[in-house]
Amino acid sequence: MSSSSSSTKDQAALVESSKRAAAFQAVADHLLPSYTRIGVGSGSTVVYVVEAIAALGPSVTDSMTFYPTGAQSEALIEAANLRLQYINKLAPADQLDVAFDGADEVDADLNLIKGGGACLWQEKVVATAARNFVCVADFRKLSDRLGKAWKKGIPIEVLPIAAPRVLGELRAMGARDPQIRSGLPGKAGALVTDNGMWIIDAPFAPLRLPSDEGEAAEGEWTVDALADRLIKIPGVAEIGLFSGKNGLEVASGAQKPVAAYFGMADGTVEVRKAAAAAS
Ligand SMILES: O=C[C@H](O)[C@H](O)[C@H](O)COP(=O)(O)O
Repeated sequence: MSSSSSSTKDQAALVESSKRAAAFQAVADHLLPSYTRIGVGSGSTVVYVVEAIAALGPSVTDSMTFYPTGAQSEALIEAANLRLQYINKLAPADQLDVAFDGADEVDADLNLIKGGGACLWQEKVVATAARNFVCVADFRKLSDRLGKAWKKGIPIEVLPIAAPRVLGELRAMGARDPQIRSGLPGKAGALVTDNGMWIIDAPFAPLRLPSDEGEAAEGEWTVDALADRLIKIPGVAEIGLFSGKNGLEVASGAQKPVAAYFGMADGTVEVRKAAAAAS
């Protein structure tokens, strides 16, 4: 084996062990035995979240019901013999106690890019139904501005018939070469989401935060302004920017996590916690 392929393997193993470490710590810190309704997100990191939950054993998990964010997490819940229920069965007045999910990038204010695995719409429904949304990731996702680490663009779920017009709007807003996500190698043509929609990946210049100093340069957006503009484009079903309030600032509907756990390359886990609203 060449030294470059063995170092690629070492890096992949390091990433997997860091995801797992973050998942086990997040579950230890945020899954209280008294909780009964748990959201389970999508992606490769969530696999370790489910492993950590299942490791608690039936004496803890038998009183819990698990709500998926799509076909992948549904299968994970079932494979772990955890009780499955769908978010449309949760009474509107009720909330999930906690929801765990991954992210593609996390900025200094805990805004997220999600949707690298095309599950963003149901993920946002489940995250905002939770009193405590907890993000689990590895060191590659840690960033100060969205768009610096995740260069593929903001995933945007769109009605297929509207896709060409949405692409036009995105270009006019400064997106750099937005593209309809391909289903290849598994499927010819556009990737189709669990909701029968398409995904457009729209790269923008790294997104500013309110605390950033200096004037915005031409084409630079703040996270909140861009999120507000994107969701208003006709034909856009949901966007992979999770922004606005966190669960300490509002009692329900928060898109931002109360905490984000990052498995680091040195084996430690770094935690970024949300700040409560200033009074
Ligand atoms: O659509 C996919 C989700 O938003 C994932 O949570 C996100 O892409 C992170 O996935 P992973 O844990 O595989 O990096």
